[in-house]
Amino acid sequence: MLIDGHGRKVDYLRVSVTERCNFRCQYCMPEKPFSWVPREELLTYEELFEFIKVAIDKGINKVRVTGGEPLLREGLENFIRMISEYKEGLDLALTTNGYLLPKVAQKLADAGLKRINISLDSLKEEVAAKIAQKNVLKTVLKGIEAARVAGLKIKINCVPLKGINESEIIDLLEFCKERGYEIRFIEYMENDYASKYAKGLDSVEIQNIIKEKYTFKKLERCGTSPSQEYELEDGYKFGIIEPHKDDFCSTCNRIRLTASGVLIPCLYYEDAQSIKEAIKAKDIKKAVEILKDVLKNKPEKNRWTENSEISARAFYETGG
Ligand SMILES: Nc1nc2c(ncn2[C@@H]2O[C@H](COP(=O)(O)OP(=O)(O)OP(=O)(O)O)[C@@H](O)[C@H]2O)c(=O)[nH]1
Ligand SMILES: C[S@@+](CC[C@H](N)C(=O)[O-])C[C@H]1O[C@@H](n2cnc3c(N)ncnc32)[C@H](O)[C@@H]1O
Ligand code: SF4
Ligand code: SF4
Repeated sequence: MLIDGHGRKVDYLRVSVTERCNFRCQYCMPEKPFSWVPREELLTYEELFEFIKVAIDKGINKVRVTGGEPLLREGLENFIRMISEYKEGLDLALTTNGYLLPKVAQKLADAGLKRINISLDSLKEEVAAKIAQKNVLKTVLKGIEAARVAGLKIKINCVPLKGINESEIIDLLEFCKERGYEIRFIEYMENDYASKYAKGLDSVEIQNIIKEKYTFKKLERCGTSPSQEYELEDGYKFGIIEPHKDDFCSTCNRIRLTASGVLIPCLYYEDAQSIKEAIKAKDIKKAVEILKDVLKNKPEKNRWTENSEISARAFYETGG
């Protein structure tokens, strides 16, 4: 079992397989970075898998593959298959912008993927294009449909932005409700890489918009997710992720690994340690030592409320 320095059980590993992306979302990567990490500096799928195997052996039972845009990395379905075949019953999921799903959703399901979280910020072509800085909506909708047909369990992630997609919160909720997908609205997290014009809606503002049409109740927090669940009168559940709070940190169960082998103990902090050299040298024992050290020093909670610092690490690097 993996236990961190605050006695929390860590059983969720988020693995970012690339920082590259085919979208330029205003809240994440509005401009192409000056340079990408060169391919030869990334861990290969086999190397990432060496670490994932030992992490699973030590108690990880949920693995999420993310990015950048994970589907841009060639052969992702093979990586998914390696992980899914390693342990039956593993909660294996993917977070994606959905653009490449029409081609690969079935392959991913065949490889053993069960769940998929897809970002969808607007149902209007011009608004989606304004946020992603590319004409994406039709293809993303086809991608969501392909995931449904392939039998993947779907959640939708949406970042409401002032003056951009805030008027669509109800439409997006209803789009998901009609199809049986859970939607989670995510409070925009300020960061050094986002457009300086991006301004998010907070949880209360999001709830007030939904209240204009629906009555809902807040559910007891259960489990380890940062998402606060709400239930409409007809039983449909939606979530709001309020990263500026820290009440979910006391049950934090997660650790992040980037494509270049950096183990990140908390989304909020800069501190991290690299396992790249250990993995490249096939020194798994050393990688596990580093993992244990990272866990020992995992922060108790974020400090958004205390000092409202903005994140200096790009979301496309950490994988969200
Ligand atoms: N503050 C904070 N936010 C998080 C954390 N994990 C996820 N989030 C936020 O939730 C967003 C969506 O996460 P997803 O990639 O869909 O994964 P998830 O919420 O763990 O998904 P499920 O396994 O379906 O619960 C991320 O982009 C972050 O904004 C966390 O540890 N801390
Ligand atoms: C970094 S993306 C990576 C996976 C994939 N490209 C996607 O967009 O789903 C993971 C999640 O982070 C969220 N995200 C990115 N930047 C964010 C920000 N500044 N504030 C809140 N959420 C953010 C996205 O909405 C997405 O749901
Ligand atoms: S949120 Fe996802 S799709 Fe948008 S720029 Fe970031 S990594 Fe790309
Ligand atoms: S902010 Fe840090 S401590 Fe809190 S849930 Fe996220 S990763 Fe865990």
